[in-house]
Amino acid sequence: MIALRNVRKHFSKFEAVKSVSLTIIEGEIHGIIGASGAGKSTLLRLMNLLEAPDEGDVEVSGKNLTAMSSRELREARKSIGMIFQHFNLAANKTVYGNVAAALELARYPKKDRRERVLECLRFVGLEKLADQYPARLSGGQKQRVAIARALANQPQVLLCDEPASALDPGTTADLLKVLESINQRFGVTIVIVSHEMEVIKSICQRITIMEDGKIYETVDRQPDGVAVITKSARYFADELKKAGDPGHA
Ligand SMILES: Nc1ncnc2c1ncn2[C@@H]1O[C@H](COP(=O)(O)OP(=O)(O)OP(=O)(O)O)[C@@H](O)[C@H]1O
Repeated sequence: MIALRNVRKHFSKFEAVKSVSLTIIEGEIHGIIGASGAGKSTLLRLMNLLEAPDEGDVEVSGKNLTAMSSRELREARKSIGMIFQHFNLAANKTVYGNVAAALELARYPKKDRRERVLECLRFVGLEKLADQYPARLSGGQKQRVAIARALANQPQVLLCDEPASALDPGTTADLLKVLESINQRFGVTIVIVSHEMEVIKSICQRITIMEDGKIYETVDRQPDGVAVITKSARYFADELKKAGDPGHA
């Protein structure tokens, strides 16, 4: 599905990714974990050529992205969606407008755009907020808009760069369930970069561990599943009262 072959990336004299080869299997949820600065985000951004490698090849669905003209690359990128830690929504566009912009950019047939936007917003449960601007949304809602936008062109691959890092645990669990259902219902291959072990363990079937710009190991495992996190006031109150009650020495 995605094959990185001996890819390297420098920033000035600093080598952020050091001759890495990695295959992402079609239909899997693949995690990339490692310490800050290990090169995770750079490796992810090499997969859709947001970062061009200094050396090596990037192949997605049998097509060598590194050998493409910018027109061909634009076309190939339609099959690769991406979401980011800080959502990267256009502040001057409504929820509807943000998703529609992705279709416009990909020259999706005009007459079908409205239905497609609404279909994507329905999938992430935000149809009712179509006319809102991002500033009025919570972090979890913003990330759902970003997902709807990334799904609009029916990608085969979804790249997720720290998608949950700006979210609370309950909202993170909701987001992970959405990603899981995108994988199961539409067969979309997902690559998710995170420094949070819980995120990676919950939904990833294979995990690549990075250190110092290199792959340390790739591990296969049965995902733990997404933990149910209750957000009720009762839960918070009960948890707080459990430990260290000062009234009962
Ligand atoms: N555009 C850039 N210009 C200069 N240096 C960069 C650039 N992007 C990344 N780097 C450097 O490359 C190294 C790897 O960065 P990268 O963001 O890939 O790491 P990471 O593992 O994702 O870390 P984090 O979890 O902190 O985001 C870091 O030292 C970073 O400072």
